[in-house]
Amino acid sequence: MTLARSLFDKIWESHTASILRNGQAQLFIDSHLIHEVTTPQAFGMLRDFDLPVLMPERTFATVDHIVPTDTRVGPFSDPLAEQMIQELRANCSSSNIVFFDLDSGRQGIVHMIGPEQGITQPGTTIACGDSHTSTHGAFGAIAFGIGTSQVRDVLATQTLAMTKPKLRRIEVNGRLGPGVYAKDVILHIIRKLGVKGGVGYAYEYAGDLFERMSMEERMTVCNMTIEGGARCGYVNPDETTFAYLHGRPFAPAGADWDAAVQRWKAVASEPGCHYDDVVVMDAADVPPTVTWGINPGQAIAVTEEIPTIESCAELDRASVAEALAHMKLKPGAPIAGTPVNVAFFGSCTNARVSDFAEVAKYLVGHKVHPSVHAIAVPGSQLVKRECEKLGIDRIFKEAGFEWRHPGCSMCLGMNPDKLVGDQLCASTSNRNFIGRQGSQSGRTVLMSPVMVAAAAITGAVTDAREFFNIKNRTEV
Ligand SMILES: CC(C)[C@H](C(=O)O)[C@@H](O)C(=O)O
Ligand code: SF4
Repeated sequence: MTLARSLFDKIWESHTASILRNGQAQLFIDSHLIHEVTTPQAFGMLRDFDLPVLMPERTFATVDHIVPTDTRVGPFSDPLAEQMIQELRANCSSSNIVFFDLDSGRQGIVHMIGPEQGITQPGTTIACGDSHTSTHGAFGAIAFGIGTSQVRDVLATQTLAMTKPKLRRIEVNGRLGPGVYAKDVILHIIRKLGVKGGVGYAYEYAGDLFERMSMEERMTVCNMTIEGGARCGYVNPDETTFAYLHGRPFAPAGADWDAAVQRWKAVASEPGCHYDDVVVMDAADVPPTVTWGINPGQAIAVTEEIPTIESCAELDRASVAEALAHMKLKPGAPIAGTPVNVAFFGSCTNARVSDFAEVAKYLVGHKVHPSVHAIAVPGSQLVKRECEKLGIDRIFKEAGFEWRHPGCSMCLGMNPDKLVGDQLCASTSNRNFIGRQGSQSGRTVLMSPVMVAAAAITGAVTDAREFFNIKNRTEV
């Protein structure tokens, strides 16, 4: 009898090239995604050692963090940004690396282009010098963020020295309520398990909730795995996964497709396999969730009150006090009604066509509040084009959103899209750290796209279910 095995064990074992003397595995990396921020020094180190990129055909580049979203005409006004894109262009061209440059029609945030191009595939290992590489786990891959020296290692050897984490199954069953989305699910999980709860673990998201989810929803969940402390998290591949990948540029085609699907089916976790830990939750318990603090675990239901210092565990009080002071929020007051200055719709968490389409349904006939600056930033050029084909851009523009070019934008202040002073931003992104959106005193409240739309229109944190009268849940 063979022992039931998890997807994680199967991929880990099939990709272990050797066991190093320190006990770490030397893991083969199937696909290496790169962007302008974490690669210049890595390429520099390769040049110092006179080493080539070992497998350029497994390396894929895009430019996302530093690109302005209001214009595509270079050179960029920020000389550092201009230098970074030029350097990436030069490195890709001298190493024969596919680069989804601004004029490719396929540029976008790195975690958007992997799936869109069919580079992200089940059963593979994927690395990228970016923490939200966990996104790609939605396809049943082991995908994790790495640092610049590891980017160098992958460029030079296509392998990485890694310590095997433990495996936790997070099982969520049942149906979400109306107006509750994948973003709420992952914010709820992080709230319950803590931002450090996943340290040392890989997560398997299982249960009928994830099985019913679209690939876009699974990506939203896996994207924020890292915010809960786990470097990677995955959903077992199934028909939804295969249907998404079929016909994509880098996905297998013809007879190779059928063989690939057979392989992908066989990689899923088998019933009865070993988990080091199991957490079970009920989808019906997930509320529309918003953050009130300065890490993604400091979250509450939109119907709840901002915590008081006394109501928190002794151990958490210092960080709660710091969060309350930074956020300038009144302990004990309802979070709903908190004034919002900026609405940011974008990032690798929630800037896919399905996100824009879902919000467009509710935006029609509404106007952004006069005191709110609202921007909508598609995650990729493909998303932008598709939204424009469907007329979604018009709905956003008519409502008063600025419709921008793709990039990381206001998720992270590395480009001209930044908060000013202590502006409070209702954001579809994944991090609410101090200074994250480009202003040290800026304040970020994370929430789902539909909740951001409600905040943009009312000028305050608002329960979207009531505001838009959401009675039924549509699977996104
Ligand atoms: C700039 C980059 C290295 C960084 C990351 O690692 O995630 C960024 O994408 C982020 O979201 O904070
Ligand atoms: S959109 Fe935000 S989280 Fe995603 S890669 Fe860019 S900066 Fe990082």
